Amino acid sequence: MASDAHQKTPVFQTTGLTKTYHQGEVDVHALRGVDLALYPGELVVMLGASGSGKSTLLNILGGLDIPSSGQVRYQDIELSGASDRDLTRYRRDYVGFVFQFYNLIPSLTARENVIAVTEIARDPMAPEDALDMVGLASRMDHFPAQLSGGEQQRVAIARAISKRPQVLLCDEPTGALDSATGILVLVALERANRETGTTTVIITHNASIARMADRVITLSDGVISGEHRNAVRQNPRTLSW
Ligand SMILES: Nc1ncnc2c1ncn2[C@@H]1O[C@H](COP(=O)(O)OP(=O)(O)OP(=O)(O)O)[C@@H](O)[C@H]1O
Repeated sequence: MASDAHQKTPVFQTTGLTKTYHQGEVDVHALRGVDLALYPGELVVMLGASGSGKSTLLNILGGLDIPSSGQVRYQDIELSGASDRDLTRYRRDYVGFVFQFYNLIPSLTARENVIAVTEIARDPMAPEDALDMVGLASRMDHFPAQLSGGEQQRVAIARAISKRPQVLLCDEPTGALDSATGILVLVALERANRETGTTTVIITHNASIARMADRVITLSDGVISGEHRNAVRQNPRTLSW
């Protein structure tokens, strides 16, 4: 992406973000003050140990959860304190999600799983174009049970990008996959980011994946403990782990 990324206005800006879960007598401080800016079109990999707060942060950025305190702004929409209705509209209009498990509808083909999203989106791609972008042009009429795990994940990516989301949030998208299959999923995500300009965040435990990012953010114990920018994005096809 352009080296002037930091001159641009952030897509997301969080300030002093905290999230505390109350479990009986115990308070779990999942986020303890996160200040983060994400810029248009960048591909960010988020690393951190289990329990460091990655999913909590992603869920707040995606409007699936709200912070306990602090601000989170998407463009000019204030997400902290938004109503459930506003968050639902925000997710529908702007956000694509990819999770570790693909959540495809088993009784629908790959194409029909994508159509389930495109028929309610405002400005969708053709479902076939979304599936082509993830390398599944020849598998459109297969049912999930007829596809490998990696192929199912690529259908989930096609479904997420088919509504042309401004933001693509991916929580351990290769977590259930072996290395060779995971790489095809990362290739699909990188291509979607590059060709559609969707601001992309990928959570992973796998530090090798960080080399495909514009920027790498590390969370530890609910705060950002590290951040660096890669001089070049490594092609995910050449990653190994
Ligand atoms: N709904 C919840 N209720 C109570 N505690 C929660 C809840 N969600 C997360 N937590 C706790 O908040 C902390 C951060 O969790 P989070 O899932 O954000 O971490 P993570 O970095 O994504 O971990 P992992 O890599 O294992 O998915 C953990 O201690 C977790 O147990």
